[in-house]
Amino acid sequence: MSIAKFQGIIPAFYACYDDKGDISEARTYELCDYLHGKGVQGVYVGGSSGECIYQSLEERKAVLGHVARRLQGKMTLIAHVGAPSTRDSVELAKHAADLGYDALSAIPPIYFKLPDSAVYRYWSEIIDSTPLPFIIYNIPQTTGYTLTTSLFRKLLENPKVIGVKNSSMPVLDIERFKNAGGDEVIVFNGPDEQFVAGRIMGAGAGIGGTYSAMPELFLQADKLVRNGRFAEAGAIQSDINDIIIALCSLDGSMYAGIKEVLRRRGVNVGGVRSPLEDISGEDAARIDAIVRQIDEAAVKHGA
Ligand SMILES: CC(=O)N[C@@H]([C@@H](O)[C@H](O)[C@H](O)CO)[C@@H](O)CC(=O)C(=O)O
Repeated sequence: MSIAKFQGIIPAFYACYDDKGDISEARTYELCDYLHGKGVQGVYVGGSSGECIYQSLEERKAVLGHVARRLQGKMTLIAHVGAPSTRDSVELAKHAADLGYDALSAIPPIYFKLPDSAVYRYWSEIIDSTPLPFIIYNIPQTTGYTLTTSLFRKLLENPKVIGVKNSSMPVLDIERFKNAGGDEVIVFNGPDEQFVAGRIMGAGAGIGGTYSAMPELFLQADKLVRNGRFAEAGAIQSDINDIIIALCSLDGSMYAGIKEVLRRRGVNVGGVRSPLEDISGEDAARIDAIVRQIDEAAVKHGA
């Protein structure tokens, strides 16, 4: 299995709702077209940024279908199929395979604290349910489960496992997973705040929740890393971090803030689903400033 098609900038796709808060096919297409126009290499559909844990199985299937219909053949499509039960995850996995996705991915099982043996079985049953390549999703800060390098090695014995999307904060984890996997395995940088560091330490690509707000900056940082221009890439990262910190300082959730940034760019993907909080009246001026920050950084870095 070649990992070439998984390299580059892969935004975590946002949940797109209509004004009543239902999944919107038209708005999903809008976001697809916007990201395609920006030249990103792929999308990661139905993950944290996709608000997967607040959607029913049928809604998640619908989103996977809308994105596949709009973007198939235009970029790499990765379906996040993690759900509380193995049964639901397998159902989503089969659906994504039928739709022609390029790869599957899943968080570990959430809520109950399970032993490694159960987590291994959960991931293995998803992997065995389709012929698609599989990307493990390690995000301990939200799932409470930390992938160890020994379980990673064991999962890699299955040739369908092509890598890990690592969202834990230490860049060391990226280096350790890459060290364990070698050339055939791809590690995806998860924390956008350290994209450049992650790429330098072994990540072959990035999957991120803030990429949609500023795809130009991440595409430019990625290009600079590929060309060995690390100081310039680091300078972009610094401006990206100012923007992410501003997004995380809103009254509303970061996701609501990014959706508002997108709306200012002419892409209306609706709001966020409760219990995520929408932006407040005071956030409006802060978002104006964030949009300016993004535009200025793009000019400054020739992005
Ligand atoms: C906890 C979390 O949401 N992490 C994000 C980051 O992209 C994150 O939004 C960013 O680094 C800002 O903190 C991603 O790793 C998750 C992600 O890409 C997804 O599945 O949507």
